[in-house]
Order: sequence, then structure tokens, then C-alpha cells
Amino acid sequence: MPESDPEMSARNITRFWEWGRKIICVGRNYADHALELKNAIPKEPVLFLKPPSAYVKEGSPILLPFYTSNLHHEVELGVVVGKGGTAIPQSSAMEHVAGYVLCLDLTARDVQEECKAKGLPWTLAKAFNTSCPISDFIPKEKIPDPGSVNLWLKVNSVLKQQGSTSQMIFSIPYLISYISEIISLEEGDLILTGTPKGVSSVQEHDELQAGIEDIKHFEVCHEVVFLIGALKVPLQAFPQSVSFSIHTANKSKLLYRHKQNHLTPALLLLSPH
Ligand SMILES: O=C([O-])CC(=O)C(=O)O
Repeated sequence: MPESDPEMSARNITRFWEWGRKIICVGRNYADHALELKNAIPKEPVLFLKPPSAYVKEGSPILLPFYTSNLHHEVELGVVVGKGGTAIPQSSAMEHVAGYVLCLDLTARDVQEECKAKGLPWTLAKAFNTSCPISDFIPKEKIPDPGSVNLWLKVNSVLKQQGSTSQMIFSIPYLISYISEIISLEEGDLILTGTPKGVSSVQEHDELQAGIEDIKHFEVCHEVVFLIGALKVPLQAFPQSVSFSIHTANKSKLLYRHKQNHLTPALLLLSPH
């Protein structure tokens, strides 16, 4: 695969979700989260995928799939790939990063448990429409040390998740190198790097707020805005805090019910309806 495709390069990386082709997710990358769900601490990264149809931007509703009664939030740092590659060495991995986003890996936990018990893939639990809410793009230079930023998430103003990316079992360079040996990375791909502990259930009409917090980073951010005064956009684009609300799923319920007609019997087993 060529490292840079001229057509792809003409695309705007700050709007990668409109054209990026893959979302590669890393599970159980924080020991405290692996343990809270009684999972073993992995010796190799646990990978799964979401399709680009999982993207939803801040402010738009998250749809609640009809087949779950236990939708969990998982706040994560997302790494946006700026330069593709295969078998990227760890030493040059960060050269392939264009920037970051704050993301949620929404998970239908009950469905995931059922899939785990049956040895089935997690697709229904992890890859449904709107299962990957993302913030605005954060340029790489705004987060000089992505291996040491604090992530937090509140549900209806109650703090649920808080953790530092320094707790990751597998670092960002390691993940880029490991993933790209198996799945070539392309410009516009997103890597979700795992979630710290504190995942919990969300209901219709709940409001989720998440942020990246790092004193040093805020100073850098303010300083940059100060220096380039008129350029307010980068500061606005930086999500000190973003909100997502879970909206009713009346529309989505109908949508999914309609789609239910097309589900295979194996999928229907998972449906309570
Ligand atoms: O569903 C899970 O617990 C696995 C996962 O995505 C994570 O650990 O970030």
C-alpha cells in the first residue's frame, strides 16, 4: 500500500470522520478497567473494529439500540493517523500521527457479555450506528505528550471516569507499530486507545460530558491563543469539555425494528423483542 495517496492527501484531516476508512479499537488497555469487568490483563493488545458509520459529532444524538438494556460509556483518547504505513517501527510511529480526538466507545455491555460467553464477535455490542461519538480534531502539537493526559467523563454532571493515559498498558507508539503489522494504517484512520475504569450504564436522556485535562496542556493552549490572538479557532477546536446527549431512540428503535426484518436468526436471538 502506498504511504501517501495524492487523492487522500487532498482531503482535510481535520474532518477525517467524513472520509477515513477505519476505526481500530484497543480493548482492555487500562488494567483497572480490565479488572473492573473481571477480564485478564492482556499480554498483547486486544483489537476490534468499528465502521465509519459509527461516527457521530458532538451535539448530535447517540442512538440507543433496541437490543440492549445496558449501554455503557467508555471515554478514550483517539489517535488520528496522518500518514499511512505498514509495519511502522515504534521509533517513527509518532510521525504517522496527525492529531487526536476525544471519543466514546459506546458498548452494549449485555450484548458483549453474551457474545463473550458464546465466543462470538463483539460487532453488535460495539459497532452500531453512533457508537463512536468524537470531539473536534485536536492538532498533534496541542498535546505534546499524549502518553500523559487526564481523561474524564461525567454523566448528568456526576464524575464517572477519570484516568491518565500514562496508565495505558500498551503505549501509542507500540499500538501504531503493532496494529500496522496486521492492518495497514491509512491517512484518516482512527485508533481508539482504550478506556480507564469507571464505565457505567447510561439511559435515554442522560447527558454525557467528557474532557481532556492537563494543566501543562492548557497553559500551552492559552499561550498559543495569546500569541496568535486573532486565531481563535484552534482554541475552540480544542475540547476542554464536550457534551454528548443520549437521545431517544424512538426514531432509532423504529429504524432498528425495521432492520430487524433483515437480521439473521443468530442476531434475532440477541433481541429481547
Ligand atoms: O469493552 C471493553 O471493556 C473493552 C474495551 O473496549 C476497552 O477496554 O476499552
